[in-house]
Amino acid sequence: MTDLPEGWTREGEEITRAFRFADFSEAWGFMSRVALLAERADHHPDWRNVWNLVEIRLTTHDAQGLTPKDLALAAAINDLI
Ligand SMILES: C[C@H](O)[C@H](O)[C@H]1CNC2=NC(N)=NC(=O)C2=N1
Repeated sequence: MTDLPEGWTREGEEITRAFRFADFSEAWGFMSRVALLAERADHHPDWRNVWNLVEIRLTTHDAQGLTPKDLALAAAINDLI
């Protein structure tokens, strides 16, 4: 699992990417769109929001490690921006 979607970094059994927006409203709008993707995929992010910053971590808790589901969600998240 070496080919990560653009901008994502592997940290142990997680991949992570930070997204910065103009303001909180833009960040929250992005999070809403990610939430819809996550529900549709039944695959959910570990994430943190501070004003205009959204930090996302993806791993597959059921498998206790990275799976193709993480890469697919990361790619879908990238397509939102
Ligand atoms: C029951 C339900 O399908 C599972 O708990 C799903 C939900 N969302 C999930 N999200 C993530 N990131 N990892 C999981 O293993 C996972 N499992």
